[in-house]
Amino acid sequence: MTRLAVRDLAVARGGLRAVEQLSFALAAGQALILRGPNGIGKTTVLRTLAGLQPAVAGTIEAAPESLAYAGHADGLKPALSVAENLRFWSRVFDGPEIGAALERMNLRDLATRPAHALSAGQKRRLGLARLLVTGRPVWLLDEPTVSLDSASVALFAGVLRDHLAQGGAALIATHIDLGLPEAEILDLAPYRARPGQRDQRPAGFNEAFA
Ligand SMILES: Nc1ncnc2c1ncn2[C@@H]1O[C@H](COP(=O)(O)OP(=O)(O)OP(=O)(O)O)[C@@H](O)[C@H]1O
Repeated sequence: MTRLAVRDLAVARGGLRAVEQLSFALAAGQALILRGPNGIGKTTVLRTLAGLQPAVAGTIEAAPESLAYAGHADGLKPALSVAENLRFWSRVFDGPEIGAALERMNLRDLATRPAHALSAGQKRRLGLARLLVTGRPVWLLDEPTVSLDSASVALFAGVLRDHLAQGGAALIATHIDLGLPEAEILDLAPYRARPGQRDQRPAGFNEAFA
C-alpha cells in the first residue's frame, strides 16, 4: 500500500528552485532517508510535502490528514508541562491518549515539568513524542536526532521501527546513522535544480509567514 507518492516534484526556497523532477513512492512499513549535502533542499522538500509551502511543479499524493511533520523547531508550548503539551497535541490531532508517548520517549518522570525547563535533548524527546499522539501514519522528519544522546537515538529508532511495523512510513532527513539498516536512501544530488531558475511565487504566498 502506497502511503505517499511524489511525481516530478520541484521545490523552491527564496524564489530559487532547489530540487526538481523528484519522483518516489513511500509504502506502508517503509523508511526512506533523504540524503544530500547542506543546502541541497532536504528541508525544503519536507516543508513542501508537509504543506507549509506550495510545490512549484509536480504532484504529491497522500491520504487526507495522513502526514505529520517534525521540523527543526519542536513546536512546544513553553508554559505547559510535558503531559499538557502532549495532551494539547493529542486533542489538536484527535489522536490517542498520551500514556504510550510518555512511556516510549522516556518522559514519564518529566511529565509535570514545564517545557521551558527541559534540556535541549529532553525538549527534542518531547517534540518526537508528539508524533505518537498525532495518530498519523506518515512521518516527515527533519534531523529528528539533533540534541539526542546515543541512548535517546536508539530509543527513537525503536519507536520508528514499531511505527513501521504497524503500517506507518517515514521520510527522514538526517546526516547520522539512525541504526535503521532496513531504511532505503534517497539521495537528492541527482535532482539538484539547474542553476539560475527563478520561480514565480503563487499570489498571496508569503514565505516569511510559512
Ligand atoms: N528562509 C530562507 N530564505 C531563502 N532561502 C533559503 C531559506 N532557507 C533556506 N534557503 C536556501 O534554500 C536552499 C535549500 O535549503 P534547505 O534548508 O532545504 O537545505 P537542506 O538540504 O535541508 O540543508 P541542511 O543539510 O543544511 O539542513 C539552500 O540554498 C538555502 O540557502
